[in-house]
Amino acid sequence: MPAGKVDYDLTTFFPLFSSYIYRLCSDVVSIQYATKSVLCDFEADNVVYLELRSTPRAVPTALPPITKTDYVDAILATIKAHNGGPGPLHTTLILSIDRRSTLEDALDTVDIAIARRAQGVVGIDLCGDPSKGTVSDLRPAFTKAHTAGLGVCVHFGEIPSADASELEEMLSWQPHRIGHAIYMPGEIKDEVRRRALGVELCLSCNVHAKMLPKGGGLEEHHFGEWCKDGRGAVVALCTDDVGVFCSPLSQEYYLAAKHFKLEQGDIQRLCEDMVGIVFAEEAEKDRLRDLYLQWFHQI
Ligand SMILES: CNc1ncnc2c1ncn2[C@@H]1O[C@H](COP(=O)(O)O)[C@@H](O)[C@H]1O
Repeated sequence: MPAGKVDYDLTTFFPLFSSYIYRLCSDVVSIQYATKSVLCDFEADNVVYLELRSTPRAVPTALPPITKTDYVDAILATIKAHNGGPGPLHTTLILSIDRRSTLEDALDTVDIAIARRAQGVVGIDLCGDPSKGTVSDLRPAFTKAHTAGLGVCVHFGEIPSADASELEEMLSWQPHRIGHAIYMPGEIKDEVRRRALGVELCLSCNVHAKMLPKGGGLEEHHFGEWCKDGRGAVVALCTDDVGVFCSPLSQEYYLAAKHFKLEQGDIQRLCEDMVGIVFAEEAEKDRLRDLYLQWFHQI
């Protein structure tokens, strides 16, 4: 995306996927090309742990036709090849369910996730246009994912809402992490703290897509509120869509440090605390803790 074109709002952002990106990534070669390019970009940015998300999509018009499982396998094969390479980046995959999905489609995605755990699927996510869909229809899919031991995360509180019923519904799925978390009434915030949930925050995305109250800028971002909250919730600084918002993870850290006056110790704590909420085995968490120790000792 050209750097001057990142001024979306939520009405222009979501059609980008359905109108353009999905049409471009419509065969195995292009899915693998896009995946590899994303992995190389994260690696070049010195990222060492990545949970990539994608919405499994059948492409019946492809030659040969692609099933949802083919789509997932194409990404997993690319991840496997990259994980086997010399670099320190370790990647796993979260399968997203679009809010407009039918329950049948959502359950199918959960079944694929369960069947591909050994190949690197670690979780299930709820994504998509927050003004669309009735999330309660999808509850059995998320309950099934949770029961199967998959990580569960949900895009949460992206737009203002007249009441908290949708947020309460999603919290009843017992998610491990919530994403964006912009519009939350006080009692929902307290529950997020009480459960010590992971809160995935995306600075550039929320500012460029004008998602903050009154189209607020970085200074108004709720990262400031959560990062030093210290009442249980664990913040993870994330990128949302690097290609769309033109901001790699290193830039998000830079922006956080600059606008919220983080000292080196704050950044170290941010990284180390985040290890507690990633969907990874203990050995991987130990690797990350060791890497952070090495890095922060060098500085
Ligand atoms: C404001 N941020 C966001 N909020 C909600 N959903 C988002 C999103 N950013 C992206 N997506 C959702 O993630 C999918 C990306 O394409 P794939 O999964 O590879 O297919 C899209 O479905 C998009 O709706």
